Amino acid sequence: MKTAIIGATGYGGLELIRLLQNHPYLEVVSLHASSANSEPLFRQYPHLQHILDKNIEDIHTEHIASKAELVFLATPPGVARSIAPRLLAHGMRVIDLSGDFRLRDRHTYETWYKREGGDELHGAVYGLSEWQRDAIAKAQFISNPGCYATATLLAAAPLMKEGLADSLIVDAKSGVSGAGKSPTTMTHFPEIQDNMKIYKVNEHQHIPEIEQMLLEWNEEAKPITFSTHLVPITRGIMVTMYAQSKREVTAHFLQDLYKQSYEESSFVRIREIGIYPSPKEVCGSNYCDIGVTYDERTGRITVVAVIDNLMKGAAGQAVQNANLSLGLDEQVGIRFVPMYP
Ligand SMILES: NC(=O)C1=CN([C@@H]2O[C@H](COP(=O)(O)OP(=O)(O)OC[C@H]3O[C@@H](n4cnc5c(N)ncnc54)[C@H](OP(=O)(O)O)[C@@H]3O)[C@@H](O)[C@H]2O)C=CC1
Ligand SMILES: CC(=O)N[C@@H](CCC(=O)OP(=O)(O)O)C(=O)O
Repeated sequence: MKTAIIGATGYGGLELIRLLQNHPYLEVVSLHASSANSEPLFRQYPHLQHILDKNIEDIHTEHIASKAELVFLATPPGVARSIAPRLLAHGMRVIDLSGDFRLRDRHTYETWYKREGGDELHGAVYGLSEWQRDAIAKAQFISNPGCYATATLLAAAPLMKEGLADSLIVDAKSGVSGAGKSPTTMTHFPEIQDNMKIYKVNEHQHIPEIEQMLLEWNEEAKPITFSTHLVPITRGIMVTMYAQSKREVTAHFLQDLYKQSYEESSFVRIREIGIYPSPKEVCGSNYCDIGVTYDERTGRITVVAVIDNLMKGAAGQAVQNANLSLGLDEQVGIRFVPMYP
């Protein structure tokens, strides 16, 4: 299927380019970003030399729709709100990696994103692949979850669905590529190397999309405590989640629950008891690895989930969703073994 990428010069867009080189059914026909450039993209990104000789074109939705049937939007917040409806009107299949269409409620969107919202979501399906397969299979428009939200929700789902917990405390950490390609004071090398920073405390824009999904799974779900930290790695997210268990359980019970919950999910791997995942173990892959245990002393459950923010947290899950919406095996083109070490 002929495919266009908008936002192709960003970290998410470049990862999509990498994945689609391997994809047997999705063919990249055009690349777009905020400024067109007649030079091939590999001049700016030499890692693409001998791989792709396309240049960056302007964003003319009619032109894009005349060449491609599927489009990935990997653009900063607010951009997809104006572009996606036009692409959808041309009958295109659209997958948006930004937060523009994840929230159902306009007021919630305006509160957390500090931007004016539209009246509706244009039928966007929230693309948490493992838990939304049927809806994604029927969707023309998919809103890819945020990177932190993906790891948090995959870690939380079995507990919430089983009614084992209704209140979560989430400590989340991200590598610097999660902030996109433009350097800031926060991400500048001398600021973050040998350092860690907590940010957006109680204000992170992924909080409402996580709570929206938790409430769908368990109507007793309470607001979450969610703290995000920037850490000096390039790729990777690690979420450590704590929940007071509603009843006494064991680590074995929890491990069985998680294994059963994800037995049909090739991209979610549950660690053996006492073994916890680290971001390097999923780097470059679409896996979400999870470790879970129970503290008999406190009655608390600890869940650890790791993903590569640019893969399962962005481009990888977007391709997984494209596969599901096209009726393909969800693993097509994205079955990479993690890079290690
Ligand atoms: N990085 C990550 O780990 C994740 C990112 N996301 C989301 O995906 C989206 C892309 O993120 P990321 O790749 O990191 O961002 P980057 O900042 O690295 O890249 C942004 C891309 O969008 C283009 N762009 C900027 N402004 C406009 C505009 N007004 N109209 C059209 N294109 C524009 C840029 O083009 P140009 O170079 O010409 O300015 C660039 O290609 C964001 O919404 C982000 O929140 C989601 C999950 C994880
Ligand atoms: C390290 C870092 O800065 N990460 C970004 C998350 C990127 C993302 O997924 O944001 P969207 O919701 O816009 O898609 C952040 O915390 O805002």
